[in-house]
Amino acid sequence: MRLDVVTIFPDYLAPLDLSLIGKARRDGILDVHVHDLRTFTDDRHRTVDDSPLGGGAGMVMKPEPWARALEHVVDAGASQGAPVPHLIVPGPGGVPLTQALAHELAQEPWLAFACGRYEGIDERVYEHAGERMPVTIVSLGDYVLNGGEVAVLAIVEAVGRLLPGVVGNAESLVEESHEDGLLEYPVYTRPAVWADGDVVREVPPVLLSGNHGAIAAWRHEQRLERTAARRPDLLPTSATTGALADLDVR
Ligand SMILES: N#Cc1c(N)n[nH]c1-c1ccc2c(Cl)cn(Cc3cccnc3)c2c1
Repeated sequence: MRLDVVTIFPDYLAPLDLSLIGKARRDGILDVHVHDLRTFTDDRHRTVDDSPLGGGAGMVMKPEPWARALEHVVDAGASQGAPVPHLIVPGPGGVPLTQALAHELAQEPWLAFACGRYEGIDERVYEHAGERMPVTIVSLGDYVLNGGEVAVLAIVEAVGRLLPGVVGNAESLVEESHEDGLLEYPVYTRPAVWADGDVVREVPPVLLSGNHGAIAAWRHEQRLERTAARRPDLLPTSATTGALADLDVR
């Protein structure tokens, strides 16, 4: 998968050189190109913003640098097995990033990301890009960031980890929160008995039993309990009247 990111803060994307995503790049699974929007300005001050027409606070990102940047991205990546990328634009008014959307995006050969700043990008950029490539505005959630870079890091991680070969053990992707509608079960490791000062904390005995059926059942019940307690909105209504109804869920 090729990823192109356009931003006025290229260094914000440095974390894409680290950990599993960084290894995926070195392994050739991900081909990431970060572009500085200011490269595509045409004035000595490398201007990317201006005051909002119609008045209002803050600044708006000018359309011309974005049009030039996106044209460069399309020209640079034309050999990707797709003539154009799917352009993802983080925005507070976008569709929510969900695990289902991450799976959809993981099927694409080429994604491009437009990281806006200030009060946003001139709306005509979305129209101009939409005439040339699929465009989706995506939001991380109902809170406000200062720009799109943090969202792109999250989207790239959520999508990249789904690509074959990125996460060492693909089984670890299965019973994760949001993968199948339930939150994940609690995990433990050695020591089985942790003497924390004068407090002794033990691992649930079932995990030491060697009874894999009992362990699986316990873990599933933990997932149901946690989901009911923290994210009841994720549960189908039938589940809340069935097995969960008897659970003492605080
Ligand atoms: N994704 C996402 C996301 C999220 N979940 N919250 N905020 C954002 C986000 C993404 C992109 C931009 C751009 Cl471009 C400018 N801003 C600042 C801003 C703040 C309030 C209203 N208008 C613009 C962005 C905020």
